[in-house]
Amino acid sequence: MQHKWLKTTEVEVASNKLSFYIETIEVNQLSPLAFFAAGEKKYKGERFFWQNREKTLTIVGLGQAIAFENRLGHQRFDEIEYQWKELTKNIVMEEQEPQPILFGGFTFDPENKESGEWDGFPQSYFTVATFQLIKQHEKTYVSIHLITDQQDSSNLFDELREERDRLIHAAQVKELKTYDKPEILSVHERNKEDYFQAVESVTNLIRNQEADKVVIARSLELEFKDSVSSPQAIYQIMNEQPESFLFGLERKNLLFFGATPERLVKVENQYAYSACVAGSIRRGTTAKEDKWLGEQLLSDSKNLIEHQYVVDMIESTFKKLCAQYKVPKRPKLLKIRDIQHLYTPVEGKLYQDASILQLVKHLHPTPALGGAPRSKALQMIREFEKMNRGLYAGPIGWMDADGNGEFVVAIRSAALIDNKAYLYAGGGIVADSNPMTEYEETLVKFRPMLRALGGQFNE
Ligand SMILES: C=C(O[C@H]1C=CC=C(C(=O)O)[C@@H]1O)C(=O)O
Ligand SMILES: [Mg+2]
Repeated sequence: MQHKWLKTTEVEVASNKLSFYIETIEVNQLSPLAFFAAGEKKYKGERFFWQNREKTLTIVGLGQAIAFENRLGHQRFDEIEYQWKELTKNIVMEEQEPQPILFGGFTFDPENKESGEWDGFPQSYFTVATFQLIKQHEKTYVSIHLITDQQDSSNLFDELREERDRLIHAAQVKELKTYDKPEILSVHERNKEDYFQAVESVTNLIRNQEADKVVIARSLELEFKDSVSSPQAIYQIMNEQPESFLFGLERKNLLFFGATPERLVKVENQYAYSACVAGSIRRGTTAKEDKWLGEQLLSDSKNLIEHQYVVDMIESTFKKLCAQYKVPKRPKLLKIRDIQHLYTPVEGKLYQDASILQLVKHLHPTPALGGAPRSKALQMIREFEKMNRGLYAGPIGWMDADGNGEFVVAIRSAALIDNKAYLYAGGGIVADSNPMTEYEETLVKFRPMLRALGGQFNE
């Protein structure tokens, strides 16, 4: 039996009167990736994929009921929040009913003007899907969202119902489909010399007390024999990076995807959870070596300093926005497949009017991605990093109409365009940094995405 909810809500967006129709059904076991893949022909360029680290929540979107894009610099967070509130303010949901989700991301730095693979990409890009799948606590729901100014849209809605059934059927047929790894023709380290130069210049400026910490990143360009499809790319990270948050966001012919260990902020019923993740060392090849490396990291002053700037900044943000908050005194280790990090979780109870996007606005970029002090670090990144990060190191995630949601920091990520992929990785530069060690740290950070896309470094 299919459990069903159906509702219509009148809304007003930018002084247009619209109706927001929602129909949700519960479906038996359905693979979220197969549902994503079922949209390959019709919705390519308008899909998203999300899975939290605990694997208790997966969200897939196909098609766009509405899209919010803007290029408003620092105002971009408030604008998205305003548009989302306007769209959802009249919606009343039942307790068990899955909510419409706003999914998307903010680019790392709206002031970056370098051209490349991110040309034409807006500074904020969010959508509500026409077909939304939510898998939570072993139950799967598929919703149709239609937002329209047409008075009589019953025909249109009937067509969407047929389309939903077609998508579900196609996903059931493809349930167990597997995908090969792509075949790589070439791996090119872009602007390698510029990267070494940037690390050196920034280290000197930090030693001259022009800043405390600056994160410098670089990128790899991969060329494949054939075009790589989005389901193929997401399939590989799902198989290989189970301990991370997984995300994929399409816009036109670009898929931005990745497997990040780093939560920026999660909000659940007025409680906020963030994480300081900075300071890195590789995994050992034996349990003994791995433990030894972890202990080295926990007592290494360069990495502890790198980490502490992040803790101080996240703590000061929680102090502003929370009635109470907790920060452990010492970092722990966060171990993922290729790398271990210093990790300090932070949590707090938000003041009534503090929303998830306000937290994102204040937290981004933390010194794990930008540096300290923030504006000095951003200036240096603009001056020395010869690339455009696009969504890399930016906040990506979802929110619902109640203000609950989760944003991660989009690292360990890549932009995929047809038969090319651009992988990104960086690291925190402090006074004690050494260019070769930082370079090697980026090699470790590239490894998960490189492996997922069929490549490896010969080390
Ligand atoms: C900037 C990245 O990682 C950040 C997150 C964890 C550890 C980091 C580090 O040790 O440098 C970075 O701050 C990246 O993976 O591209
Ligand atoms: Mg580091």
